[in-house]
Amino acid sequence: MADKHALNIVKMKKMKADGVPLSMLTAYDYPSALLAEEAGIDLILVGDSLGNVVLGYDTTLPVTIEDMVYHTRSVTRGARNTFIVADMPFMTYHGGIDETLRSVRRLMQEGRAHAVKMEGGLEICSTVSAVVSAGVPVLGHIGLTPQSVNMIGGYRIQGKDAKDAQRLMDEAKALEAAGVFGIVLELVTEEVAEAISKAVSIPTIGIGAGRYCDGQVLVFHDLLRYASPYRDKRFVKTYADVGTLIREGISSYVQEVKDRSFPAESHVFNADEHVLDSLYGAAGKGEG
Ligand SMILES: Nc1nc(=O)c2c([nH]1)NC[C@@H]1CN(c3ccc(C(=O)N[C@@H](CCC(=O)O)C(=O)O)cc3)CN21
Ligand SMILES: CC(C)C(=O)C(=O)O
Ligand SMILES: [Mg+2]
Repeated sequence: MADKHALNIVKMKKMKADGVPLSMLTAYDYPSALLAEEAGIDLILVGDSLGNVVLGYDTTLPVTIEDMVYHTRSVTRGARNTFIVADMPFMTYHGGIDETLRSVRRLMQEGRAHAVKMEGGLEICSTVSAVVSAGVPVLGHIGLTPQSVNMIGGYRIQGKDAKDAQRLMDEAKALEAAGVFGIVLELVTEEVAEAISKAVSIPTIGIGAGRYCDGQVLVFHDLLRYASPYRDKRFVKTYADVGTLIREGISSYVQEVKDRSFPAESHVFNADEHVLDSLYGAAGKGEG
């Protein structure tokens, strides 16, 4: 990121103004980050969705700051020239500004992220301002906010009726005023996401939020069908079927071990010619 060609929040705003879409993908470890960077992704999100796709939880609520620091550090080692955003996990930015800043410090200094993301609207605006004042870029996240799934009552589309649409618009404008550098719109109707994208000067990054956001974000395991519980959701597109490749590869390995076709002669290492004499005695190979 010291690289002068790397993306930063000033360039992101310029890209929006120029109509250049931002591509964002989640990554959770060294190999996924390395491959995402090699593929040319603009931004990496170390999402707390790692709770679902890496740790096997049903929701993102059990994910801890320790989990996020550990995974963020492995991602930043894998993608050294990509702008990396780390999710603030559940309940780490609601206990007052001291506790919030401690969590932010860990993601930035131990995880080496370049920015953090927080779910929420008006209720987090003062927190956003305090973190931005500390010199840390904040990405907002409204619409479906999975950390509030127990308040929302499920993973439901947001912004269907006029009242909900206005609430989302108010939240987006308040977050922009609070200083976020961009806003993730998750599972928001296309019409509302388009109106919000036009109303703010910072980039919107959509997931299940239609075609008119300033950027798009997807979960690594979803778009690659990599054992993802969400792979068949409407907002996901399969770009490669890594899950099938891995399963078939492992299954062939199991079969070849069982029928002794692996390892083959080409995979083995042979000793010097006379080593058998000492192992089996002067009588030679095969006896005893
Ligand atoms: N692997 C993964 N991908 C994600 O996109 C993701 C996570 N995990 N974990 C955190 C949240 C949870 N997300 C979800 C979870 C469920 C739906 C879902 O069931 N959507 C319905 C639409 C519901 C409606 O019509 O209101 C769908 O069919 O797409 C969507 C997003 C998105 N996030
Ligand atoms: C789905 C994206 C926006 C996210 O917050 C995550 O991956 O945790
Ligand atoms: Mg998240």
